[in-house]
Amino acid sequence: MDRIRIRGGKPLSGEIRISGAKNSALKLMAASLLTDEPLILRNMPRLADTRFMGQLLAHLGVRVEERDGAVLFLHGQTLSEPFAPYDLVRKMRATFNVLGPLVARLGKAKVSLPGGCAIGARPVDLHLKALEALGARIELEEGYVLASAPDGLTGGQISFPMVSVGATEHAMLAAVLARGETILENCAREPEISDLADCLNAMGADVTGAGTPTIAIRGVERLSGATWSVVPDRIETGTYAIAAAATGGRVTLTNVAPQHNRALWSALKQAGVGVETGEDTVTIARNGTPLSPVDIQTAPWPGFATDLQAQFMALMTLAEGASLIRETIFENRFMHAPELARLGARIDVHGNEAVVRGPVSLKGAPVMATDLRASVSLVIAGLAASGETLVNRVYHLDRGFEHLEDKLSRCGADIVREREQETR
Ligand SMILES: CC(=O)N[C@H]1[C@@H](OP(=O)(O)OP(=O)(O)OC[C@H]2O[C@@H](n3ccc(=O)[nH]c3=O)[C@H](O)[C@@H]2O)O[C@H](CO)[C@@H](O)[C@@H]1O
Ligand SMILES: C=C(OP(=O)(O)O)C(=O)O
Repeated sequence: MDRIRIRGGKPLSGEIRISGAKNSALKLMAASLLTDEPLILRNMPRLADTRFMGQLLAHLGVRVEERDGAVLFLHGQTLSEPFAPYDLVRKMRATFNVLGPLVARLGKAKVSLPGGCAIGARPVDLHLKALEALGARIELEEGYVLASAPDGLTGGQISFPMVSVGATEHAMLAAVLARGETILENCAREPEISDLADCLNAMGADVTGAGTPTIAIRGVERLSGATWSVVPDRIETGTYAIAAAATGGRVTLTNVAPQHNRALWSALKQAGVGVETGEDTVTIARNGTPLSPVDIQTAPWPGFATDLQAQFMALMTLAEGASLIRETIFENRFMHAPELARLGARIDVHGNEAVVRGPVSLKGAPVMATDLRASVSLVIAGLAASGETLVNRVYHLDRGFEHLEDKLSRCGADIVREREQETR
């Protein structure tokens, strides 16, 4: 198993190109199931999750080809048996989103219940209610969801009782091929939702209102292929921005959509970090200025992203005073707190609140990655710490950060990946 060795205390300086968004790419990949023509995705991140989703799609009969220049070619000309086995679904969340497109195109599907980061219970009841509202019959059997709609899906009215990114996307992915109109209310408004809607429209769908709480979808008989460029990854953007703030220095992030991270920019500015946004760049600068504590509360977009909460907590360990971090999306998303404590952080967790008392002089230590964003918060802390930090269980990081060590070392970080046999 790989691990990452960081010798910290070096300011970051230089340029980092941001990849396409994992969380968008995965749902766009699922959209390839909706058409018998090729879907060509540009600005595709090469990640463990996208490879894994590719394996699932290939199992379902889609031709999947990685091409030069961050291009992924997907062609579901004829699909195989619509069965997504446990082993191909359990590792991540987004794999579950193949259920809706399969039922929409083939009238039936059997898909294992999903996995994903262990950050809460993460039920899929809203996904299933949405599919039922579109006329699918749903049964649960031995860890699998069996969905059927032999005469096709029909448009429906769905009002989500809580905002869910995955359920909003799932309903969209199914309703585009349903007969008649679907109205989705209380939808998630994340940039990935708009990216998916725009791609579906490029394939001939009729989706309006994405990015607002109400989405209207007029079903069409068939969708065509399309070429689509994945939206920049706002979580990767935010992660490197926080890393630059934590180590000090000056880093320009390119290929970004700065408007997708407004809540973070505002929190960083409050902390005393320089944030300069351009059309598709953002420059983060901190040269010796102390950090001020900032309270944050995670919320659906446009609020502070839960996927940046762990990274921001790492930064706040360096701030001069106490900051309060409230997690409102997932009930078990503070697993990084005890790991950050190994580096000297002082964090008290009570329920969904964490009080971070800074400033501390972080000192390197061996730590264990527990989930994707928690892992990268340990990398950030390691970069800011004096001495050596060893991050174990790097496979979590590989799910969501493309070329992490390369991107950071080009900016002056001392960070290397070690294979287990090299460390014996
Ligand atoms: C692959 C992907 O895109 N993952 C992202 C997606 O996850 P995901 O789509 O799983 O997150 P949701 O927005 O659905 O989850 C929000 C909340 O709703 C709850 N819920 C969700 C569905 C459901 O059927 N029932 C239910 O109760 C969840 O447990 C959670 O408490 O959005 C999250 C919130 O921005 C991000 O942290 C994840 O990185
Ligand atoms: C929680 C995440 O992923 P998943 O939903 O696949 O677990 C994430 O991207 O931070």
